Amino acid sequence: MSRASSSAPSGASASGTAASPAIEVDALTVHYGEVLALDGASLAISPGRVCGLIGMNGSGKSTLFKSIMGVVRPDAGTVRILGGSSADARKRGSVSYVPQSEQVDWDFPLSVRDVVMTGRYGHLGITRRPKARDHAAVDAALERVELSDLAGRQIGQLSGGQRKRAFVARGIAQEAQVLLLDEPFAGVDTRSQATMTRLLRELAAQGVCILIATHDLGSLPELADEAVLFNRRVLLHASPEEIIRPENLALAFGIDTGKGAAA
Ligand SMILES: Nc1ncnc2c1ncn2[C@@H]1O[C@H](COP(=O)(O)OP(=O)(O)OP(=O)(O)O)[C@@H](O)[C@H]1O
Repeated sequence: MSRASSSAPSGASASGTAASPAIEVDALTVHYGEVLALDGASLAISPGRVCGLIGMNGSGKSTLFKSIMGVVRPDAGTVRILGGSSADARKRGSVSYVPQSEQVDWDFPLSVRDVVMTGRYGHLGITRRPKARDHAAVDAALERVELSDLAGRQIGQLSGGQRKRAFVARGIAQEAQVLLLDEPFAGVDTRSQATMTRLLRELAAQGVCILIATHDLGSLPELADEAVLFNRRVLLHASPEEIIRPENLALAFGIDTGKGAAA
């Protein structure tokens, strides 16, 4: 266990050897005007690991994701993705972000297939026209998230859980090595959550690094290899079982819930 540490509880890769971090955040500080959203946040996650991000509403989780993506500029601190800058990772298509549902314009006239194809933009040549291999990658990604039947539907006409799966499919089509998911299970039924969890575990087994904000503490051990308690910075980075101990949850939520998995 590492309290306020920037290193994973086990930094070993799937092959058992120590790997350089896929995500490395060092001493990030972010203000929105007077609001201090991140206060020296440091975190490192290795390839092939699923890391749960646990914190109260307003604790800075979305700000952390946006800072990792490079869309929020920090006042201080650094972000490295696969050893390079956020901008490089975005340009190469090696990082993919599944935002909270409220942050997406669902009226946008794009089909599910179009949304998933946006993941291929970094792979298109100078003609910017999708080729057979891009269509094949989109088909395969849609199949993996079980949305092939709904590929032609406008994205806003999907259910909440299906929309989240469409965005995960975009990351798969993109062949992203780092996936950031902001509460993908909010409003999702148990079966869809189980399907998504299985899929994320498969992606991690292929070496993808996944940082996932979730309020579902009961499912954390099944979902994640490691987790962090977060309140503007990392309070505790440990195994999921350690994180959901009541005395540790009290660190992030300010109350002792008395029962680890149901806070
Ligand atoms: N654009 C903004 N302008 C001003 N304040 C902001 C802005 N975005 C977020 N904040 C504030 O920054 C803090 C962190 O917000 P953030 O959205 O990162 O938290 P969060 O942990 O993702 O919350 P939630 O679990 O509710 O999604 C909050 O106090 C929030 O009100």
